Amino acid sequence: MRRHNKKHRTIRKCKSGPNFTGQHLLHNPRTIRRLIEAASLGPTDTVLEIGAGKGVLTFPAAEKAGKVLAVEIDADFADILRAKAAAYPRITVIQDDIREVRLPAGPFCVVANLPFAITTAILEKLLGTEGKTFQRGVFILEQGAARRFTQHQTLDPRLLKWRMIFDFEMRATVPRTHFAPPPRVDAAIVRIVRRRCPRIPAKEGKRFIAFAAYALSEPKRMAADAFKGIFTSVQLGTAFKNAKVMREQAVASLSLDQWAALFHAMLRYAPPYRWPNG
Ligand SMILES: C[S@@+](CC[C@H](N)C(=O)[O-])C[C@H]1O[C@@H](n2cnc3c(N)ncnc32)[C@H](O)[C@@H]1O
Repeated sequence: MRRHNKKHRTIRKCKSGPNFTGQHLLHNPRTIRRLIEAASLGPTDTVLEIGAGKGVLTFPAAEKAGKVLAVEIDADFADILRAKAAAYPRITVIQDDIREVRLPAGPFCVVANLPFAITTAILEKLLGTEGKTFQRGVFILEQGAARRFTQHQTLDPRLLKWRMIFDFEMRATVPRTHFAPPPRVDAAIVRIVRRRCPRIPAKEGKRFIAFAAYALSEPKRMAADAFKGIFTSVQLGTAFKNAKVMREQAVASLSLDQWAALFHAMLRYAPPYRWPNG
C-alpha cells in the first residue's frame, strides 16, 4: 500500500501540539453502532478505515465486512491495534499517513472517525480521480463541515463537482461528549455514496469546476447574466428551458440537477473556445 519508502515517525512526539492529529477517540456505543449500521457492510466488502486509533470501529467493521485495512499514522496506536488484531485475519493494520497510502485497486468502502484537520485532503483523495474505486463511506466530521457538505445549495465549485458524482447525506449529529478527549465542537455522521448515474462524467470534473467557478464568481447575479459569456442568447434560451432555469434566478440558487443540465448544454451547444478554463 505504501507509495514512498519514507521513515515513519511516532507522530505524538511531533511539534505542533498535543492533539494536532485529531485523536478524539469515540467511546459512545450508540454512535459506534449507528456508524457501523450506516456503513451497510457485507461479507464481500473491503473496508478502508481511516485513522483507526485503538480500533473501536475496526472490530465491529470486521464482524460484518470481508476485509478491513486499518490505517493509523500514530505508531503507538498502530502497535496496540496490531496486537489486538493478531487473532483477526481479516484485519490488516497499516501504520502510515493516509495521504501517502495507495488506495485499494478494487471497489472499497470507508469507515472513518476522521482527524478533522485533514478532512478536505482526505475527501479530495477519495472523491477525486485517485479514488476511482471508492464506492461509499461513513464519516464522522466536524458538524460545521458536515452541514456544509450536505446542505442543499453550495457556492464551492469543488464541492459541487463532488456532488455531481456522489450523494452526501447527514445521518446524525454526534455530541462532543461522545469522544475522549472531547473536541471543541460537536460532530456528525455523513454518508457518501457514489451515484449509480453520475450527473456528469467523472472525466469532466476539472472542466465542471471551471464552469461552476466562472458562473459563481458573483453568486447573487441572475442566471441570465452569469452564463452569457458562455452561451449565445439563443443557446441560453434552449439551455435554460431544458434545465428549467429562470432567467432572473440567482446563480447561487441553482439546484444540482440544474447545474448538471447547464453543464451538459455547454458541452453540447457552446463552442469550446467559450468554455471557461480552470
Ligand atoms: C478522531 S481519531 C479516531 C480514532 C478511532 N477511529 C476512534 O474512532 O476512536 C482520528 C485518528 O486518526 C489518526 N490520524 C491522524 N492523522 C492521520 C493521517 N494523516 N493518517 C492516518 N491516520 C491519522 C489519529 O492518530 C487518530 O487515531
